[in-house]
Amino acid sequence: MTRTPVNVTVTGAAGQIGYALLFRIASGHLLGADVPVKLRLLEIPQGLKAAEGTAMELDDCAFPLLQGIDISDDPNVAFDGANVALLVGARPRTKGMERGDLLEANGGIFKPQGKAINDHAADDIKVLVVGNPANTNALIAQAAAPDVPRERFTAMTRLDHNRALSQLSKKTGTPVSEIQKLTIWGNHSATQYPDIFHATVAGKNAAEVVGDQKWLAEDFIPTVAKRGAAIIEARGASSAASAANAAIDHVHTWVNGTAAGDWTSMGIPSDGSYGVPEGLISSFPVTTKDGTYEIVQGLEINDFSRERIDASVKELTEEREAVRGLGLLG
Ligand SMILES: NC(=O)C1=CN([C@@H]2O[C@H](COP(=O)(O)OP(=O)(O)OC[C@H]3O[C@@H](n4cnc5c(N)ncnc54)[C@H](O)[C@@H]3O)[C@@H](O)[C@H]2O)C=CC1
Ligand SMILES: O=C([O-])CC(=O)C(=O)O
Repeated sequence: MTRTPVNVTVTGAAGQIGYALLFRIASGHLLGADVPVKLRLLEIPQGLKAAEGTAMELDDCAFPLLQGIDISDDPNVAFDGANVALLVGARPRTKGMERGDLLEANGGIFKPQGKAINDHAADDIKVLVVGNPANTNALIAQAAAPDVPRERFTAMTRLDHNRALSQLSKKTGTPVSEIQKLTIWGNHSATQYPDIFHATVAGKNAAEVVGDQKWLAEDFIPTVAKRGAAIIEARGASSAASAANAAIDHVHTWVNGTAAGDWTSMGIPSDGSYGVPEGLISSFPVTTKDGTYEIVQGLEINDFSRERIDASVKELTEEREAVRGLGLLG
């Protein structure tokens, strides 16, 4: 193992997603079984002791690929030399908090983190924002990092993608491994649009295999879009292991590429494709290769899909206006 270790910074390292994520990064699932990693954990001061406990457990796993763990409450330290940054720590919505308050509180986190990434991360930095509202938090961090190519800031909709795969698999009785070309469009929120019109199930068009528009509109789409709330209701806590798994999938696919004939969903800065206003961080169908991604072009969007994509993009536009109004974009 002669490769230089990859520096992976994880924020919110002492939280529940952090706990599910760090062991998988250290065991090689994020970047590959032959890629050594150094972990940089960022927490707020109150979270440092718990992060130290997690670091002790990481030590106790004796992972051959793990070449060091640093813990800090200073973003300038935690992002120093970072090649991959997973921004998980965020301010959760609490009782009585308005959406504007939530956006402002998260601005206080993602703006300084974006600046620290701008000033200290490695030139090849790749950023995944998991902390909600993920798309708009990614936009805030990106705006604070003008020297970093803007396409390096992405938001996680892979959990939605995986949820959609699983629901479609159950409905059609087909293994997830035989389902391809599913798309999540828009925001990681209840307005997201999981699209099966271009998906294939064992090589056949998924919408035709399902043949049930009512199931699509009244069951599949709301089940996927509201799955986060359903997990909170059932578990008494929000998705953690599945969110960590999706973060691993997102970065692994970004770095290692999509399979031939398939694509994935990522929240990425829009180039104006499919009528999504330029610059919004919105989920698209993307292929990846050699650490870069491209939006899948030329898909026909029917009226059913158009209406739903537009509704989610409208919400993203409103979130962008709200954070712009708070002075978080410049
Ligand atoms: N995009 C997606 O699909 C999903 C996103 N999420 C979001 O991920 C976020 C994290 O979820 P959990 O781990 O369950 O939350 P958690 O509350 O268990 O952990 C969050 C951690 O972040 C830390 N933190 C807060 N501010 C920080 C800062 N400025 N710098 C560094 N660390 C900071 C906290 O001390 C805490 O340890 C939430 O915003 C949640 O809504 C969760 C599931 C899926
Ligand atoms: O709603 C939340 O806080 C968790 C979340 O994003 C999800 O499970 O999709």
